[in-house]
This record gives sequence, structure tokens and C-alpha cells, in this order.
Amino acid sequence: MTDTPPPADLRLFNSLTRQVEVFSPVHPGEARVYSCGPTVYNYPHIGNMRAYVFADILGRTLSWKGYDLTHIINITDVGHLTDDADAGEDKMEKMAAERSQSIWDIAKHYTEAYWADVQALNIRQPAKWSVATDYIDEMVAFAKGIADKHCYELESGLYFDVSSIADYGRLARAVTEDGEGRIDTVEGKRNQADFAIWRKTPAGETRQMEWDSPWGRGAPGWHLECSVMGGKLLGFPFDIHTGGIDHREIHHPNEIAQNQAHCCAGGLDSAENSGARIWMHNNFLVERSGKMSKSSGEFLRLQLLIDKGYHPLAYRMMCLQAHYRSELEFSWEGLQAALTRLKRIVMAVERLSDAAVGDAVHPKFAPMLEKFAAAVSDDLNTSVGLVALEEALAVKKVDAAAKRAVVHQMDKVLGLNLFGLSREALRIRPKAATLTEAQIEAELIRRKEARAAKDFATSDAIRETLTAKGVEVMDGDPLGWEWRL
Ligand SMILES: Nc1ncnc2c1ncn2[C@@H]1O[C@H](COP(=O)(O)OP(=O)(O)OP(=O)(O)O)[C@@H](O)[C@H]1O
Ligand SMILES: [Zn+2]
Repeated sequence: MTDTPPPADLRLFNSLTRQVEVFSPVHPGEARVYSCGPTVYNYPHIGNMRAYVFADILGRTLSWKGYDLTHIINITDVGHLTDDADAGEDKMEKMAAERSQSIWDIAKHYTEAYWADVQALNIRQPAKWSVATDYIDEMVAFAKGIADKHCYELESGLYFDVSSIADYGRLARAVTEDGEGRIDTVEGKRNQADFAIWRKTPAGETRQMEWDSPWGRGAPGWHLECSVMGGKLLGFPFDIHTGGIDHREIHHPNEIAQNQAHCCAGGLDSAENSGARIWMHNNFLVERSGKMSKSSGEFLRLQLLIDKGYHPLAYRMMCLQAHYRSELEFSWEGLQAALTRLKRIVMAVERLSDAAVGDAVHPKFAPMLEKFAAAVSDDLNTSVGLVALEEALAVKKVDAAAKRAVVHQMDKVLGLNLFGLSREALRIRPKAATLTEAQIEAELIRRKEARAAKDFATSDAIRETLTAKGVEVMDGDPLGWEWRL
């Protein structure tokens, strides 16, 4: 019997080196992780939530391996422009103006909506949700510390000179024409990739969110926010920084540039000072038409999936079935398949008795647990991890408590809430359903009576009516019926 996961080095893909590296913590026994959080100007779409499912799997894996995890996710409530480079308006200001609402109300509403999705997807709470506007003083102090050596002032704000640090942009490694084309030229910029770390409020304008600074009244740049919160809450260097793959091109190279400047100011030179040792990026959730995006107007929210009758953890399952570095194409068929797979697993778990769940693992399950540990240790290969879980569930003639123990171990990483979910809970009434559950139950009782009286015509008719109304009758199944999605 063993109560710790089988040892396997955790290997993670570092976007900085473009290599899989063995994780070796900065502080022995600890793991410090920062994840770029949502810009709360709108509802998150399910693509955004893929980024947090990924960060959650990373955090759970680190915890499972025994590291003392400190995970920070920020809430961006100021500074993120409609273009990741320096073009456009502040996303928050723009939405507030469109809605004639205060930014603070908008931020509150969408932060709560985001947290509801976090909870529905069984994403663990981080050590802290750091809210950008709570760190304005620290941002001004950070900017002051690097301004002399690395920045210059223009009418529109304080700009970071990317030629002032070693090896700018090595994370993106793609100074393609495409990349450069995205960066809007601001009159007077020394290099095309220079970016604002403080944006001055234009003369004659007032913004809802503005603060005093040595460079005039204005607001911090989005990249500055993450540098400051990461450094302040985790200390430089920390272990891992995560975000979606779009951040690999502009946001994170700019964060790294600032971190380098900041650390060099403290006497530590060179490109080694990226702030975090490992930078990890999840790939996109895409639709046939391309990347799912808030800015494009129409997008899929988790709530829409639920309204259609899909349990939110089916979406988590869908994410786990793909590797985080692969693009994942969303389709309703794919979601349905993920839900069916989750149901099968939950049914198998339900069959296990309520015997005590311990951490101890029976030797019979050692091969599956080893396979599982090897898979998640191999850059978070959850899709193979799921197969190991199913193999463990399929083992015959074994004590139920022992099986529960191994499932419990695996679910610590997968986070499918397998002991909190029942198959009935996975059956969600679609919003468009015309029948209530009570009506369905009543019809099923009528049908049972008809069958008992050998009145098969009536029994078949009831079944057909239910089918027409989106209900599948399942004879011989303890659940009795399902919504047809
Ligand atoms: N389609 C997607 N698939 C996976 N991750 C995504 C996708 N779109 C954005 N992300 C990630 O979601 C996280 C939150 O992003 P944020 O709230 O800043 O969205 P946004 O950039 O305003 O929205 P969008 O890019 O959709 O217009 C970031 O880590 C981002 O990289
Ligand atoms: Zn960020």
C-alpha cells in the first residue's frame, strides 16, 4: 500500500526555451504560479475558460506531487486595450461608455460571472485573486524604478524602450511581418515594439479610472499590471507563469522586458531575469470559423451549454481529452461525446460502495496509477490520464474501497468531482424543454401501469410522445430516462 503518488519527475513545456524541462522549484518544496486572469469587460467565453482549466490542472498536478502551491490569478479591471499592442481604447472604458455604466459596476458584474464559471468547472480557488486596481501604487513605484534607464516619455504616456534590455521578444521569437503589422505606430516611438507602461489621459478628457503619477494623470499599461502583481505576490523569480497562446506574442514578452529591467535595477543583470522560470501557454479553443473571441461579438458562454442541457463538467472533460498545447475544436457532437464519457465514468464510480475513501492504493492498481502519474508528469497529458482512470475502473474482482482509493487519487488531478457527482446530477433540463421532470415521472408511472396490464399499445404511445418531447425512455436503467440533447 502506498499513499503518495508514484514518483515521476514533472516535465513541463517551457515556451521560453521551446523545450520540455524537468520542473525544479525555485524554493524547495514550493511551487509559485501566476496566471493571467480575465479582463472583466464582458462574460468569459468557453475558450477563455480553457485557459483556467489548464491552469487548474497544472496547479492540481503540482499539489498532487506534494508541492506547497501558491497560485495567483489576477483580475484585469483596467489597462487592457482593444488591441494587445498599443492601439485602441481601454476595453473597460469602452464597455462602460457603451452601457453608460460605471466601470466598477461592470467589473463587479463580470468578475462574478467569471467566478461562477470557475466554480461550475470545479476550478480550485487560487491563493489570491489579485485585482489590478488594488496595486496602482506598486505599479507607479515599479515604473519609477525602471523609468530612467528603460523608458521615455511621449505626449501619450511613458514608453518602454525594448532596445534597452537584452534579447527582447525571445519568447515570441516571431518578429514576423504579421506580428509587426499588428503594432500600431505611435508618433515618436523609438522602436516599433515599444509599449506604454503608463497611459496619460489625453488633455481635455477624463477617464473613469485614472490616477496621479510622475507622468501625469492616467492609467497603467496592461503589461505593467501583471509584472507588478506577479513580482509582489510571488517574488522574482517565481516558478511558472501561464496564459493563453496569444499572450506569447506581445503581453508576455513585454512583461518579461519589464521584469528584466526591474531585476537589473536591483543589480541582477541579463536575460535570465524573466521574472518566471517557466512560461506556459494553452492553445486556443477554436470554432470552424476560427478562434473563439469576445471581441468578435457572438461567443459561447458556459451558461449556454448548461441551458442546452450539458453539464458544465462535460466541458471540463472535453478540455481534458485534448492536450493543452493542441488546438481544440469545439463542436456540439464533441461536447455530447464528452458528456457521455463522463456519465459512464460516474456510473462506474457510483457502483462502488460507500466504503471509506483513503489515500492508500492497492497493488492491483499500481500499473494504472503509474501510467496515470507518468502521463500527467509528461507535460500534463490528461488524455492518457483519463484512459488510466477508465482502466482502473474496469478492474474486476477487487474490493470497492480499493478502487475508490485509486479513483480518488486520480480525481485530485483531473478535478471531475467524481465523488460529488451523480448520474442524475449530470441530467440537466434543457431550457427549451416543454416537460417538467414531475410530468415525465407521472407519464412513466402511467406507462408502467399500462405495461403491467399488458396494454402495450398505450405503453408504446406514451413512450413515443415522450420521445417527441425530447425524452428518452431507458427500460432496465435505474435512472429510467434521459433528455435527448
Ligand atoms: N479561444 C481561446 N481559447 C483558449 N484560450 C483563450 C481563447 N481566447 C482567449 N484565451 C485566453 O483566455 C484568457 C483570458 O483572456 P481575456 O479575458 O483577456 O480575454 P480577451 O483577450 O479580452 O478576449 P478575446 O481574446 O476573446 O477577445 C487569456 O489567457 C487568453 O489568452
Ligand atoms: Zn497578464
